Amino acid sequence: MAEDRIIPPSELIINDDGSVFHIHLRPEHLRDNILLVGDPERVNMVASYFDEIDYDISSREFHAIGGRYKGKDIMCISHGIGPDNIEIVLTELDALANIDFKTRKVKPHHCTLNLVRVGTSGSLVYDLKIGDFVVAQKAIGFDGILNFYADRDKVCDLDFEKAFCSYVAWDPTWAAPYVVDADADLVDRIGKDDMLRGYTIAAVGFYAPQGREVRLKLKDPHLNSKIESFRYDGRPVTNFEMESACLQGMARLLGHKAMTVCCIIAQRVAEDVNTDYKPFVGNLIETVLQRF
Ligand SMILES: O=P(O)(O)O[C@H]1O[C@H](CO)[C@@H](O)[C@H]1O
Ligand SMILES: O=c1cc[nH]c(=O)[nH]1
Repeated sequence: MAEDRIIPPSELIINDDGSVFHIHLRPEHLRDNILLVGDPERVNMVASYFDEIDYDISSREFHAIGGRYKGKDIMCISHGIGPDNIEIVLTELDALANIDFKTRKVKPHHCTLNLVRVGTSGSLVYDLKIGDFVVAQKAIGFDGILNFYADRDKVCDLDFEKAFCSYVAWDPTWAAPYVVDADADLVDRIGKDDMLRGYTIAAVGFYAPQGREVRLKLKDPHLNSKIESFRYDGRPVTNFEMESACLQGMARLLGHKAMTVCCIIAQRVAEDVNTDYKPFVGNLIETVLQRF
């Protein structure tokens, strides 16, 4: 994109108070180190570990708190449920970092953000139990969002996509899956040697798109068992959540570093769940903050 392009007000919407449209933050609210969580209430849990708080802003499902953790500037923002929300959050955080709101032009010097999503997830393998943590080393997006962006092929693992679609006999009426790696440096830093590196599916819904039947039947009732027996480089798909692929894909396209780490709250193979999962998520948040 030409650096001298003036981005029209209808394409990047800036509110009267100088904040960006949905997340309602102004450029001075941005921090380079950003924790992302689905649940707006989880932002309070993250901020309970902060030593100082600079701001607390809420708009729709987007709740942001900025402050300091052990002397380090940091912010946490919620994105709600679903990959479509992550596309909004990433685009608007990047705009705060890399677009001059007065001239509406891309700034000459790129600012790189470190983005770590801490989420909850359903396990697809027996030995990944409730309470375990798994890093989305590769995120498999079932939502199709990245396919709308030029250059999506440059940031995706095309070989994995081909092998996966062929193995599970992907239905052509579904959006084409895209597969994006997490940032390797962030994964080393946050995952150290005690968090499992997995292949995570970012589903486009919670029920049928993750193989759940409540009252409605699945179009392909065998999809989950095919996913469970699929191997890439000898490794299985480990878990379901909903935002890792769009996060990692948008971050790569925009020149940021991103990863997702999830706490398992549902065991899909053993058909088990823990609704009292918040203490486990609290442990994960504290670990991530210490390593950020
Ligand atoms: O716990 P969070 O971060 O919301 O993550 C997971 O939980 C939600 C579904 O219950 C989806 O957003 C999924 O990605
Ligand atoms: O099974 C699960 C649990 C949490 N989040 C998901 O998306 N799926």
